[in-house]
Amino acid sequence: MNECHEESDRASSRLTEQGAIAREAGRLRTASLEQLFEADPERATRFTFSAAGITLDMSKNLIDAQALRQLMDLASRRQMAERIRELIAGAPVNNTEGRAAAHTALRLSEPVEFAAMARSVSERIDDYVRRVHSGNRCGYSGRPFTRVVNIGIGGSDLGPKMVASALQAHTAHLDTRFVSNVDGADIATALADSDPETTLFVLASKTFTTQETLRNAQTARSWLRGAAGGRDIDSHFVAVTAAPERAGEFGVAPDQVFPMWDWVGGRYSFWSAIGISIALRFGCEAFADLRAGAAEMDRHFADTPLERNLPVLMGLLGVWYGNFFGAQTQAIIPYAHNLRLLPSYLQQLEMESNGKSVTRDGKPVAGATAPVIWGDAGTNGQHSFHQLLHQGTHLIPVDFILPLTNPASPEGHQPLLVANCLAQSRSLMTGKDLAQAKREFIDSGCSDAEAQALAPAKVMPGNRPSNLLMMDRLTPKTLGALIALYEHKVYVQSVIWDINAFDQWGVELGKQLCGDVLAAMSGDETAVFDTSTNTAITQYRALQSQSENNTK
Ligand SMILES: O=P(O)(O)OC[C@H]1O[C@](O)(CO)[C@@H](O)[C@@H]1O
Repeated sequence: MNECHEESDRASSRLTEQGAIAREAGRLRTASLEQLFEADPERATRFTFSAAGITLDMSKNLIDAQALRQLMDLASRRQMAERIRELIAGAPVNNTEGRAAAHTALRLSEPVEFAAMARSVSERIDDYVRRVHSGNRCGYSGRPFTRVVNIGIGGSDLGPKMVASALQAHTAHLDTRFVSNVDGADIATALADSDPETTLFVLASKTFTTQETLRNAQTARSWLRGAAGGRDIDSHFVAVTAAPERAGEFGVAPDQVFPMWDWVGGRYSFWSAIGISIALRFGCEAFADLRAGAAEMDRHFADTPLERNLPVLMGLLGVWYGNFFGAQTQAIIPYAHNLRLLPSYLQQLEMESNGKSVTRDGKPVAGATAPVIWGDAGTNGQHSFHQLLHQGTHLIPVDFILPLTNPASPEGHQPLLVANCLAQSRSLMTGKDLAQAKREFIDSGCSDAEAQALAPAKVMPGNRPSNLLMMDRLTPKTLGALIALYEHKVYVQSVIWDINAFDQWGVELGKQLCGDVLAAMSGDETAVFDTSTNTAITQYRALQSQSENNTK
């Protein structure tokens, strides 16, 4: 068969398969979720699945067994089981960079060659962290370290920062701060209440070329040098990188450089040495438990039939809403204050991984790929954006994440938190009809005519889909499992869309241009960009020389 025929056969088989799923979506678009529950008393059980301490109740989705079968068929046609095997086996799934995405090897003992590298670094980390905790490794004045400032951005920041916040209730050996932004306000804030004698800096950068991180690292070093008055500050700097030679050039002592490898993507990296600030703060056992929870989810992903496989189910639901219901965004609403950074962590994980427009072989994708990920902690969101979830014009699937208990919570708080979460997912589903809305206006003293006119404002259409992801408690293990679940969900979707989830070429152009703009900003010649950029540069230069003149 020639290439042209193959291409058109592929296209027509996609159209047929999408036609079948689109028909199911058309049928369920007008279905009533409440009626689906009434028609099937087993619905909640039928659509609830558990693994690694996480329970996914997906019964409040616009889905039924027939539609799910179609989605499962789609997954099978995309050889999902084989693709999962490839990922876990360390095959070069990142085709544009010709390498594996073997983050699971940081948690599992396979594939052996990757897992062995991970183990040897993890042993070095354990040894180093224990020496810091015992006071054996200390600052230039001999005082033990009390604070870690992690300097990194993107995957070298969001993961450790999210975990530090999520496990806040855990005993902390050291205090942590995270500096990512090149805006000097970020590092200035972190340094303002830090004691140079007892502050340890972790320079986290896979490439060790990221401008923001290097600028912040230089500022941290100048700050320390200023305070140390000639004493040796080497013990204050740890580097985590896949380019140890660059960390060496920066001046980090070789025994304080912890390697990672090109087979670990930045946004999948906090399980590697990038997570050293987690171990420094909560201890090596907590860091190991985090990985153990993820490993449990990895094994579930690798070994469970697609029909009961949590990441597969969640991935397919995302495809269902994004490609067949036109949903453009996905809300993440953790009902746990300590998980408030999860939405921004997932923004990088999902949007940098699957925000792509071409397939693995360079063809335009057939439809929408990653949705816009957003959200905030419940109950805060209820008093801001939930209005739009309930009555706005967009269909927005929601993931409610709910640790059922929290021993650290003062009396009376947790029941209220849980009740709010369940009430939100239920009210998104049931909505409020016109008759009820009208009754409420009449009960509040309106005439029938007034109530008739005002009632539509109170109508809530309902049938708005949500997942409920529950765990008994938020622990290092359940957190690890939850993050691995989302990582694998992202992979499942990339397989369905036939895109590479592990590159991020879209971020490169801005980085390159920044160098050119920076050069133009410090030069005297007219900038050579568009008039908008040129004007802003001229304005910057004028203000800059004005402030230089003022300080003379
Ligand atoms: O760890 P590095 O190399 O400093 O990169 C930081 C981040 O920058 C990115 O390359 C995107 O700009 C992310 O993928 C990565 O997590």
